[in-house]
Order: sequence, then C-alpha cells, then structure tokens
Amino acid sequence: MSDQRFAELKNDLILRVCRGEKVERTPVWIMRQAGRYLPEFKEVRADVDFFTVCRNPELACKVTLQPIDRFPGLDAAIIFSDILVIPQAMGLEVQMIPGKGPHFPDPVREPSEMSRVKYPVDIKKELQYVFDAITLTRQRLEGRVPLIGFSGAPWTLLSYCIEGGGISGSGMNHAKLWLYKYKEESHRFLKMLTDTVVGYLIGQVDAGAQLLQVFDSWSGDLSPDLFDEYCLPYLVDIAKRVKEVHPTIPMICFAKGSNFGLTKLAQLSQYDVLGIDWTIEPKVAREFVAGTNKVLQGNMDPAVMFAGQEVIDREVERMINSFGTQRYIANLGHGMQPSMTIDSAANFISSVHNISTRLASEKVNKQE
Ligand SMILES: Cc1c2[nH]c(c1CCC(=O)O)Cc1[nH]c(c(CCC(=O)O)c1C)Cc1[nH]c(c(CCC(=O)O)c1C)Cc1[nH]c(c(C)c1CCC(=O)O)C2
Repeated sequence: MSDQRFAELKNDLILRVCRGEKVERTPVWIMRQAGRYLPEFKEVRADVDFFTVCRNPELACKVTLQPIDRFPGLDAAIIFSDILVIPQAMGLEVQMIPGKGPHFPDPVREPSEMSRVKYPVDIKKELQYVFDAITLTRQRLEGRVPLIGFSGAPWTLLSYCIEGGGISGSGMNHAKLWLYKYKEESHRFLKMLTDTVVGYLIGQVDAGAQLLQVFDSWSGDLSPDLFDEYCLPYLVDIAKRVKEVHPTIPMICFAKGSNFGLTKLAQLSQYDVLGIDWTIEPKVAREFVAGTNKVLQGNMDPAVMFAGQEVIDREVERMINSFGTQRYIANLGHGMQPSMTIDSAANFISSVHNISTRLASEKVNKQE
C-alpha cells in the first residue's frame, strides 16, 4: 500500500476507522475547512479569482495546507477544488460570483442543448491540474495526515448544469422538470456525468488521494422516488467502478438530507462511510444502516459553531454519545461558513479529541 513517491503516513487514524478498526479516539475533519473564515485564505483570494486558485497547483496546495498548519488536531486534509470543475471539463462555462456563488451563463435548460456537453471527456487533459495539485499536496503534507480527494455526485452536478446556479431555496424547478418530463435524457446526462466522475476519482487516487468523498449536496431535495431512480443507481455505480480499479481506497458518500436513502445506500453500495447531516439523530442513522459494516460521518448542525465553546462542547458530547466513538468520523453536517470564527473551528476539533478520548477509554460506547 505504501507509495514510494510520498512520505510515510504519521497519522492514519481516519484510514483505520474506514477499515473498521478499533481506535483510541474519533477522527475529525471539517467540510470546507479551507475557506473564507481563514484570513490567510482571504489573503490568497484577494488577488486571484476562485477558479484560478483551483487551477493553479501551487495555490490549491497552499490553501489546502492552511487549515492543516493552523489546526494540528485535524485528522485529514481535503484537496482545495470545487465540484463544478466537472461541468467545466465537459465544456460548460462556470463562474464564481463573489457573494452569490456559482453561475453558469449558459445553463443546459433543454435536452436539445445537450450537444453542447462534451462527452466523453479527456480527463487527463481537462483535469490534470487537479491531479497535479493532489500530488504536490501529498508531497508537502509530508505524511502529516491523509489527503481526501472528492467529486460532486451526478445528480448534484446535473442540477447545476440545468439550473445554472442559485440552487438553494430555488425549488429546482428546471432540473426537476427534466427528471419528471425527460426521463431518458436525464438518465443519459447522468450517465455521462457518472462516467466522467469515475475517471476523475480514479485519476485522483492515481495522483495520491488516500480517501475519496462524493458530495450529493442536493439529493435531499428529491422525493424518495426520484432519489431511488436518479441518485442511488449512479452513486452505487461510482463506488463499484472506482473500487474495481482501487479496491482498498476508502470512499465516503454524503447524500445530504437523504435520510430515507441511507438503508438502501448502505445495503447496495460499496462506500465505506456514509455522511449524514443534522436532520437525523445518529442513533437512528445507525439503525438505518444496521446489518452492514458502514462507518458514519457527521453531523453537527453548523449553526452550533456560532454559540461558543460551552455549547460546542455540549453538542459534541451529545453527538459522540449518540454515534459512539467507534466506526465514526466527526464532522459538521455541512461546511464551515465565512462568518464562522477560527476559534469555533479550534473548539470543535479539540472538543472531539477530548470527549472522544474520554468516552473511548471509559468504554461507555454502546457499540462495543
Ligand atoms: C455544492 C458544492 C459546491 N462546491 C462543493 C460543494 C459540495 C459541498 C457542499 O455541499 O457545500 C465542494 C467544495 N467546494 C470547496 C471545497 C474545498 C475543500 C474544503 O472542503 O475545504 C469543496 C469540497 C471550496 C469552495 N467552493 C466555494 C468556496 C467559496 C468561494 C470563494 O472563495 O470565493 C470555497 C472555499 C464556492 C462554491 N462552490 C459551490 C458553492 C455552492 C459555492 C458558493 C458557496 C459560498 O459562497 O459559500 C458548489
């Protein structure tokens, strides 16, 4: 398993958890741990556009390492990039508008416009800059923590390609119209995205990624019926095909808000870890995946980060008590936000360390 190109790993806690091994404490990382709540990130972004950072391996590496340098308690790094590099690789223009988020000037509103979507994609040519950033970051990490690679999931990517941005709270009427009215075309587009995602994830592992996360950020907007038809099969297919090439690479699937889908995801897919947000009690999620060996990741409400150390400690303790200290990766139920403080991130991380160490040694964990 050791890769001659890189230093030996000094902290493999998160990988041991993914393999189902018993650990001395719960590993922790934070979605969007690199970002605008860090002054050193804002400094980089002051001169450079968002996607320019993504496309420049030196800069992407630099901002990936910022939270690792600042918070030695983090148990993983995640490569700095965005899920929307896939639509870009498929020939669609994506801009990042400050204060607004992603914007597609020319979204694929009608199936007749699918001819604009490039497929198959020459992944090495279009996304080599991500692979280079990963290899460079693995080198500069010097084995401190494992490096997570990631991709958006097909449905979430499709929703951006059709809506063009501004998804939160939009109702996603354009994207859902496809699912209800243009079934065949929706499946064709999802298959194109899936094939691209699979090649992209395999390329990330080849470049040095030690763990993969698939973000289905908008799966929770779909009814169970639509989830079963348009999310689940593609999520299952991605893990299967990546594992055919890289059988030992741990994979995390975060289908945000799709609590009803957890049982099927657990039973049908080869993901090692399933992420959950705060809308499900960890104990209940454990019941949903019972009989499988899935590890769970999550799920603190990001809003807790604004409430101060005492409340963060209290909520982390409640969360770890509900998950148990084993087969568990601590995280927020969604990402860090620009208005959150550095102290809140530091508090969350140290809280997970302290509380999970105590609970693991007390053996109060009901999983054992
Ligand atoms: C839906 C989604 C996107 N991008 C991503 C998702 C899935 C995760 C989720 O559900 O949040 C994934 C993503 N985007 C980013 C990362 C970096 C790695 C990390 O977690 O530290 C990751 C893993 C950087 C980013 N991606 C983005 C930023 C902020 C933009 C900036 O620096 O100007 C960062 C640090 C921009 C982005 N990119 C996207 C949105 C909706 C936005 C706007 C959000 C905002 O403005 O807060 C699309």
